[in-house]
Amino acid sequence: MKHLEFDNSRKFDIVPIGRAAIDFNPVDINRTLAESTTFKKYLGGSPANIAVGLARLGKKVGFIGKVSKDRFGEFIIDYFNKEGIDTSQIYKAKNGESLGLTFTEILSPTESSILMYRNDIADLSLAVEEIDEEYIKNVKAIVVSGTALAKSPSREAVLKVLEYAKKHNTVVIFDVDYRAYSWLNKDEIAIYYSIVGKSSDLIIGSREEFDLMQGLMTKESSDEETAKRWLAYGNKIVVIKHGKDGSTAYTTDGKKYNIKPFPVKLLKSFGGGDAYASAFIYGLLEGWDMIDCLEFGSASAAMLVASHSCSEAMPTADEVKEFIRESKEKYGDMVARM
Ligand SMILES: Nc1ncnc2c1ncn2[C@@H]1O[C@H](COP(=O)(O)OP(=O)(O)OP(=O)(O)O)[C@@H](O)[C@H]1O
Ligand SMILES: O=C(O)C[C@@H](O)[C@H](O)C(=O)CO
Repeated sequence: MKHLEFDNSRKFDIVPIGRAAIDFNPVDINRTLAESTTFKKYLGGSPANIAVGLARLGKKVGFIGKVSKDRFGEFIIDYFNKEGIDTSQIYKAKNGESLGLTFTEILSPTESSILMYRNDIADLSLAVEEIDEEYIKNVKAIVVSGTALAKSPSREAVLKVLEYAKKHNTVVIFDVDYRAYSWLNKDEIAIYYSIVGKSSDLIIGSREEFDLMQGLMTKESSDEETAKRWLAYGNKIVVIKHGKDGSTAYTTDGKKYNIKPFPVKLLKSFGGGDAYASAFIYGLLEGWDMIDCLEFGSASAAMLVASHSCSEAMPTADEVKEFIRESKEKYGDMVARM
């Protein structure tokens, strides 16, 4: 059953909007960030990682965002160009704003943290006049990344994209994407997240992110109550992620679909979410059944938490399929299914 309808006549399959950043992941792992001395540079930023993920899966991908006017900004644009991602809607910062830098700490396979340098940041200076209606009209789906709502003018630019998407029946995917660093207070998080969540067609978020989004509506709610709330606002699918405990998709026909993580040799505990989102969205664009979309997302996520990067390691569709085949051969056909 198809839960989302896409206009397959459009030029682009998917266009994330939000930050592109650079990850510096330690090469000398299993020690604190202070002790690490050698780092590997990767493209980063959740929406940018998702763009890379979907491009690697063979989809036609664009990106709306703003980068620094320096070598780091050039790195992002060059990387996207190499991946075949359209960069026509990526703008250069005008007032010396910086590209986001993320320094990660891999204390152990299960203990990781990320330190984000985001002062005077380029991506949050994306302006309303930089949003092109014709571009949104030619996209099957946009991915709104929650952090892009953290500050003006990016906040208003995203809401303008949302208006154009609704006007032109462009599917709205809301990847809630909470990064505490960028927000002033929890009320603003709840206000702006819920504006988008009430207009989207699909919401993907962790339990914590949904709690933040509905913070002004209720003190707490179960996954079922959360899904019912956001489906009632018009979403066709609500996906609630629970890290190593897996994730669940809820759909308007009252059904729920659970998926477990694939067994994998963990290298780091971050980076799974962007691979999950890109592979799950790929399955939806392919018109797959819900459980197959979830399995594909879960498999890609497992591949990324077993990898050093959150972007460079994004797999092709054949690589994900091979990973699933090998996992089923080793652990049985129900390896990730409940
Ligand atoms: N230890 C693990 N082993 C296998 N798969 C995992 C593990 N941890 C996470 N995953 C996979 O990654 C998916 C997303 O992870 P999580 O729920 O932590 O999202 P997230 O917080 O958005 O991730 P990120 O760290 O990228 O921000 C999970 O649903 C699961 O499929
Ligand atoms: O989303 C961020 O800005 C951090 C990313 O750069 C990093 O790749 C990560 O943690 C992805 O989940």
